Amino acid sequence: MNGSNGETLTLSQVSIHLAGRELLRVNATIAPGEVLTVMGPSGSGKSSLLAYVAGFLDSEFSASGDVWLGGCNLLDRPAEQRGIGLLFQDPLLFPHLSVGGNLRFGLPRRVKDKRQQVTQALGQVGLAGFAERDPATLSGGQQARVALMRLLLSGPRAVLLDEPFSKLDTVLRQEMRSLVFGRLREAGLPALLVTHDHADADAAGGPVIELG
Ligand SMILES: Nc1ncnc2c1ncn2[C@@H]1O[C@H](COP(=O)(O)OP(=O)(O)OP(=O)(O)O)[C@@H](O)[C@H]1O
Repeated sequence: MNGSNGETLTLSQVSIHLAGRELLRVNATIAPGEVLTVMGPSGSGKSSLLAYVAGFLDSEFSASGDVWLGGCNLLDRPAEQRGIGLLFQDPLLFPHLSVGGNLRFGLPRRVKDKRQQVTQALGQVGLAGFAERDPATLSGGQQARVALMRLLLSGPRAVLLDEPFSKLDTVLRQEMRSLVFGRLREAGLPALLVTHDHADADAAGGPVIELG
């Protein structure tokens, strides 16, 4: 994917209510390759905002406002048709699949040479030769890199990141920040990052919204 082909993610008057109270209101435009960081105290609604954009906000909440990606209003589509890639604090690799199987899982059906794509992706993050490994035998940092490549191979149109570095130690955290944000920029993907860590926001380099 090429950065110049990326799409803009727009949150227009997004408002989320819980138990009759407005949790948050957000207006934002995220350019291709840009990361918007959302910060705020626990309970201010950061994860709920991501759930609304991704399409799995719990029915306890009521929400309004539009979410545009390119020319489409994502709210018209079910979660699985929104083209949103997710990265959480846990890599959430499938334990019953090898590392290569996890990467192949992310590849769209139309991709013909899956083996080559997987080999190439692993090589790009220093994991050449890891395709047959059981994910449980990988370090936390290695698992995080597999999760990132699975996300990118799935060809998302936009990416949501929820505390993606919080379980990594300081050195790995810095490495993963530059890897993740560098890759998103290269791919021209707009991204929403939820974090408590100002260093994440600095590394992301984009605008910051403070909730609550
Ligand atoms: N499924 C749910 N049903 C009812 N209330 C919920 C549900 N999920 C979250 N909440 C409540 O909604 C509010 C916002 O939660 P949310 O997880 O979005 O906050 P957050 O800013 O991401 O918090 P944290 O930083 O602790 O992860 C909180 O008061 C939380 O208790």
